[in-house]
Amino acid sequence: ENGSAAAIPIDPRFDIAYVTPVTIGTPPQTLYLDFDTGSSDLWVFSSHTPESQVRGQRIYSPEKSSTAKLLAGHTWSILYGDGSGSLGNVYTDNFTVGGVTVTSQAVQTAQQVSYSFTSQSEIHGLVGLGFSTLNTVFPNGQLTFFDNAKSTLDSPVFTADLKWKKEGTYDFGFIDETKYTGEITYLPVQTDPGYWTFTSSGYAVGDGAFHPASIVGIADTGTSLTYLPAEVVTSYWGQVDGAVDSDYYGGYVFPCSSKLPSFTFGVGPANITIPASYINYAQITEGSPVCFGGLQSSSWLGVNIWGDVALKAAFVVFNGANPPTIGWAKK
Ligand SMILES: CN(C)c1ccc(C(=O)NN)cc1
Repeated sequence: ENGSAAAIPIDPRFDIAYVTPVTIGTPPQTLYLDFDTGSSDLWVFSSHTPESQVRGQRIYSPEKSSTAKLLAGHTWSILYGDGSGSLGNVYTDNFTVGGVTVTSQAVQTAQQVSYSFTSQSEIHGLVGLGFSTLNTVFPNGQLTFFDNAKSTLDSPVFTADLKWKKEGTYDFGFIDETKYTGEITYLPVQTDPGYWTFTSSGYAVGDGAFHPASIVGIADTGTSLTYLPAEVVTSYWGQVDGAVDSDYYGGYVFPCSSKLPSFTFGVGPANITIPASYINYAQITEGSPVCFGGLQSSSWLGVNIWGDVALKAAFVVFNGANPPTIGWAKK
């Protein structure tokens, strides 16, 4: 059975993250989760999360679900690239998103969450859509929702149609031709260690010349911004009056009144252009004349990340066939 679900920005001012409604258990408990191609744990705020760490999030209570089963002796603990993290134990239960149901999905209940999760009341947990090899459950790693659902889908794919300051969609099992223009360009995916890793064929700043390059990076719906090699972001921000790489603010900032160029990245023989408006990410604080860039250096990360700032400029196909591939189309 195929499915489709909304990807809703959690903040109307800037696209920090997107959440998608899911139901867990019997009777169904509805939570809004962050679908994250950059990780592979499905975890939720729960009745096991200390009250001091819950601030408005909806929680999953396995003790109120007649279909919940404790996965005895199993625990999990995850650390994300931004230093946030969570840990806890594991149940299996019915899990439905957009009409696609997996019975006996591993649902990881949080017994600890870091402050950046506590502080974001609109995110009630994550649904990892990376490869199951990255799942942190010990002693036996668990399958992602997509890996569990794959065999029931018409096609082993899901697509991301994220939008700038608007609601987009995740589709499961089919490719909606009305959501993109032109052709989809498919690229090989390196599945080791478990991210959707692909190689971009280069970049251009604004209307400037295209620079052929091999930029290896991950497609990560769970990361807000896009992090690329220093030489790429230096050439981009070099075109913006007053832009500086600020230690104080932790990245490239610029005068909000500056005119930004677009940014184009190569996908095989094709390319995707990120409009300047997407790169004018947010004011440092409400009303500030200083703005934070949506394109930042990956130098300190050790990996290039094509996050939401890039993904929302395209229609992206995550093809879970063997071998997996990733498809990019304009829209
Ligand atoms: C604190 N929150 C909501 C996070 C959500 C997702 C991630 C992440 O690295 N996903 N790939 C980090 C942090």
